[in-house]
Amino acid sequence: MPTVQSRAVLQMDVFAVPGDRHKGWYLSLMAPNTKGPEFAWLDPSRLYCNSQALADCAKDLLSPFQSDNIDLVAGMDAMGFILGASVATALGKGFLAVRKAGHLCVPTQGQSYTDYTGREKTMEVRLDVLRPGSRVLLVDQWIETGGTMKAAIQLVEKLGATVVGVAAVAIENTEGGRWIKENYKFSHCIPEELQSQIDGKYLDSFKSFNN
Ligand SMILES: O=P(O)(O)OC[C@H]1O[C@H](OP(=O)(O)OP(=O)(O)O)[C@H](O)[C@@H]1O
Ligand SMILES: Nc1ncnc2[nH]cnc12
Repeated sequence: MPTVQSRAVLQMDVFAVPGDRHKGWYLSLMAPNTKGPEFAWLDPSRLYCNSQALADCAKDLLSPFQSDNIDLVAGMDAMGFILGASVATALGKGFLAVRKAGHLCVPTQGQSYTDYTGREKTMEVRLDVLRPGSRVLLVDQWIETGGTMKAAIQLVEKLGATVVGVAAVAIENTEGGRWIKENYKFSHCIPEELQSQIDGKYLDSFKSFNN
């Protein structure tokens, strides 16, 4: 087993910024799942600790939407709040929190859904922000089965607002992920050559965490 010191040398320094910042360079800052299959399999939250990585990630997610009219960015509870708020700030727009049920203390619209855990959950959004004609960009950390994002889309549309597009660090090639890509404008941070690693839930860059 490597010592703590040698592991630190092998892993990409969480604060390092390479000279060549090609699309998705920051994905190698992501950490692998070491807790077993009942936890999210890949962890983008480590890349948010690097300010350049977070800024580039938000910029990459916004790039296909440059000429779109967007009123508001909405992000999903919980990790979608971090990325969604960063995207909203980069765009100069406000941020709407789409919350897991039971947290909002104001009138809400709810939508039940099933996610990658197989459990039924409910997502809620406050009623006093979106209105017919509002143009919303939906942001989440990750799309696996697509259940969470589809629920958010349904919430926005039930309130008469328009989903301009959907953005996430990764969109897996599941049935739900493909449904989103076929029906909505979307963006993600995964270069084409890494998509199969994402679908296989293992990035080659994780090897530097294991040695
Ligand atoms: O496509 P799906 O199968 O619906 O999965 C995607 C969702 O799962 C994760 O959230 P999770 O509910 O685990 O909570 P977290 O954001 O607090 O990590 C992720 O951030 C998405 O919101
Ligand atoms: N495979 C995955 N990796 C990271 N976050 C996730 N959220 C849902 N599925 C995930």
